Amino acid sequence: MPATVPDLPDPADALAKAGRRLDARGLAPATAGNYSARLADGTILITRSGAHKGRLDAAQFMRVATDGTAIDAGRSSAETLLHCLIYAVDPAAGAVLHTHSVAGTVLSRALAGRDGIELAGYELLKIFPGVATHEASVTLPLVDNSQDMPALAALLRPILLAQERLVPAFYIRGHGLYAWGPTLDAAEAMVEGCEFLLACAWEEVKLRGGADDQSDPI
Ligand SMILES: CSCCC(=O)C(=O)COP(=O)(O)O
Ligand SMILES: [Zn+2]
Repeated sequence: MPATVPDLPDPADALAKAGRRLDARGLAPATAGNYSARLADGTILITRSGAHKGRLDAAQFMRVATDGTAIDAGRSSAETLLHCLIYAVDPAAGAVLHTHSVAGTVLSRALAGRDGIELAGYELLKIFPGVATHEASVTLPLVDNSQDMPALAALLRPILLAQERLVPAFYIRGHGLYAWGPTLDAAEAMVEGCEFLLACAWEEVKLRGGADDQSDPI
């Protein structure tokens, strides 16, 4: 059995339960999404590729090293290197969740050519570290999708490191959200909050008649 993180007596079980909750919220269609936790020995417990994230059990997790190399037999998530990147750039990250929502996917495609999703004026902005008021603006980094994970990770690394205060979430256009936190509960709260904000932003874009007309933050 893998080593355990202090807040997760059984990390696979806790991640599987989170998967069921995310699936119930429509954030894990088909086999979309992947989840991981940093274990006490520094290795990463992550979902295997192709598993349905609403029906996970312990057999659908495996350990990888910090560079994504498999420790256990089998094929880890196709997006393992993005999890490795997050743990590398944020030493406080304890769990990473990746979701696919309709609103986020469509919004990110509507924002063609933009490198961020700016969210402003929402009470829920207070989910982000250091934000204490709705009178704030937080930009989620937004990058184009790619099937080349080393290239995608290399693209994201300097973007994440350049942030004055690290925003624990980013978006891959037409693909999905990555969000993380020091604990699994915190990561789940971040993913829920971001998906809520993305859904609000998409509704506002629709009300205004389309992203191309927007000069204001969404
Ligand atoms: C059918 S979803 C397409 C792949 C994807 O984006 C995803 O999140 C799941 O990939 P994994 O290899 O982690 O199952
Ligand atoms: Zn994905």
